[in-house]
Amino acid sequence: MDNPNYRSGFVAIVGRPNVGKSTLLNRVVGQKVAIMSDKPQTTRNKIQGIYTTDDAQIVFIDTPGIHKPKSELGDYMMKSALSSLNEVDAVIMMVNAEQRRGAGDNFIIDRLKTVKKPVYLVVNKIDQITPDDLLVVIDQYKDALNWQEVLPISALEGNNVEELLSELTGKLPKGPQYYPEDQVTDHPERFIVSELIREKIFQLTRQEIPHSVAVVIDKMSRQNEQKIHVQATIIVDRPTQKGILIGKGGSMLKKIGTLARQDIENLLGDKVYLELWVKVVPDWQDKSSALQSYGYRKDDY
Ligand SMILES: Nc1nc2c(ncn2[C@@H]2O[C@H](COP(=O)(O)OP(=O)(O)OP(=O)(O)O)[C@@H](O)[C@H]2O)c(=O)[nH]1
Repeated sequence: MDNPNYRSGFVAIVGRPNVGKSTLLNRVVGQKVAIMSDKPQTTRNKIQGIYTTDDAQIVFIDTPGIHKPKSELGDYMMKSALSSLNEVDAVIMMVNAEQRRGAGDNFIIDRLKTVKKPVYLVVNKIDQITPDDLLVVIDQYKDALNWQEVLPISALEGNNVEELLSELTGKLPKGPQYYPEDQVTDHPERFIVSELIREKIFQLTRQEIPHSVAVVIDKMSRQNEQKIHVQATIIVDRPTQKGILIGKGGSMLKKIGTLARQDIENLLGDKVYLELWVKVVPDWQDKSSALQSYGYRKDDY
């Protein structure tokens, strides 16, 4: 690195499901790398977004929503979220300005008490509330932890996001540029592709399909000069869910495929032939071996 004052480091984002962690990550890196949806708990793996300037590089870790585990998958998500907090230079705890401080927030705050790194309270979705209401929200949190700083933002509209970035940059140690400047994530494209497909399933099926859906990319290879062939299997745990996903005469699967294909083409910068299959694996969430073969590797945390 030519610049001896270059700063770099890792920042974890934690918070209850649905507070807007993925939205912030996407805004910061300016490309769709983390799945966004208005249903809670859609982010299952650690996704890194990388923000690079001439003076600094911040590698963001988007953690799964921390919550009390209900199944083995929940337990995995929880451990994954907590373990990342010990390896970073700063932590952002994000809360939703529209919600009152609740048991879920307290659960996270309790865990943050042991973190030695600077912890920022970021109050998101301020575009939805009045300045007076914002003061009330901040009041609920201000003494809960020794915050490095309290920052109100709107991840969706961008308010105060620059300020947050410059504040974080100031806290990073001097260090190398870990990743090339045009790289925004270190996740394999396969993972992002499967997240994009899952996102469409949630958008289109709403309440009908619960979170017990996994998407496995079986194949991703160049079909010819013009096209990349992506073959993916959607795993559900009940035959009724399979029926809903396929839809009448295959209509639902077709809709999911069309929307996902457009996003995958944008990501890969090439035409895509997307082939989707649906498979029933009863109780896959509680089976360790199934979890591992679907990509939730225990040695990841
Ligand atoms: N009005 C408003 N909506 C927002 C803002 N940030 C996020 N949202 C919305 O809140 C919903 C949840 O956002 P996500 O970014 O998926 O939340 P998340 O915290 O990553 O959720 P999990 O993956 O479940 O942990 C989406 O519908 C977003 O569009 C904001 O600043 N203002």
